[in-house]
Amino acid sequence: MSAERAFRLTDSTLRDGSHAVRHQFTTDQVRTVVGALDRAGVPVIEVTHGDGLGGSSFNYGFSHTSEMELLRVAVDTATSARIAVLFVPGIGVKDDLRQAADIGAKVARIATHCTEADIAEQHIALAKESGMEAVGFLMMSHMISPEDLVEQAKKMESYGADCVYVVDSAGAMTMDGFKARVAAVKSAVDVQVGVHAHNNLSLAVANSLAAFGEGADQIDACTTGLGAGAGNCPTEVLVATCAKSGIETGVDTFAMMDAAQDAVRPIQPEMGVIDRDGLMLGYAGVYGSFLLHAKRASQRYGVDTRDILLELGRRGMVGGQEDMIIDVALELKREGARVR
Ligand SMILES: CC[C@H](O)CC(=O)C(=O)O
Ligand SMILES: [Mn+2]
Repeated sequence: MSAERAFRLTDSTLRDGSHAVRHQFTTDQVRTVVGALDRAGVPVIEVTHGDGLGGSSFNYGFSHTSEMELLRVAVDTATSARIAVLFVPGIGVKDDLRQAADIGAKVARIATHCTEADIAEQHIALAKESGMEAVGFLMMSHMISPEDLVEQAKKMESYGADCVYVVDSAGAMTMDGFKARVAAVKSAVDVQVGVHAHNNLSLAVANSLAAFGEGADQIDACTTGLGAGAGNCPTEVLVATCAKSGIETGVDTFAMMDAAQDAVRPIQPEMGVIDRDGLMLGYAGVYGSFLLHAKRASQRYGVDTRDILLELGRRGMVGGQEDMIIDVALELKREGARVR
């Protein structure tokens, strides 16, 4: 692995971590976390509802505080970090992106299911027109082959994306699968390539470093791993591991450890453990943000969360199909599935 190259780190605690706290982040928490990450030297910090701009809804869960207000606090607090937003076409609308740009967001990450890059065209263009850096974010990348992913990445590049991400939303990829996708995309596009890993199989740090070895230019992480499912690649662990390997992140290892311990641990609902349900996400290849919805359906209908997740994986359910979780739980109950 080259010690000469560097990558750009994006910390997504205040976006992916929003799933883990049921979208209840407050302005004080955002001020504290952005302040700590900015002091540590994290170059990009993402702040949005877990499901992106406009996510606050009955389907995805209502935010405690409007994301535009959280964004304003983040922009005001950061002294050098660029603030990023996530945007899923269909969940957010164009005005959300414009408003985020007006507030001062500098990076727009346009996320689609890995086979749907074409719905990102107008939003990537709008992000660029609004003066933001545009990132294409291909979710659930484990569901298609490296060759098919390349086709989707090339589309995002052709729309003007500055970087295209391989996203392991389900934390389902082992190192070979992750490396194969990153290597294929890297050799096919001229723009940067990024990765976003979830830790359901305990491989998020290893996969991220393996992706760096294949040429990844940008890597996502969440402080303490706070994120959907069993969490994301933990920023402080990634930074410390990179320091030991001679990989430049520009982030101060001690200050990053402090950010994790003092700013994020106190707001973490439970330790980021890979319990049986979190592990099942990775095993069955299920979207990380389905976990809390599936747990709720399990309690409500008395069906084992793992059976719900396994069935969601078998049916290939993707983000936006949250309402199907209840249908699946009810069907399993009727069929007399295992009761917890
Ligand atoms: C659109 C929500 C989702 O959580 C995005 C993401 O982080 C992922 O797919 O992993
Ligand atoms: Mn994620």
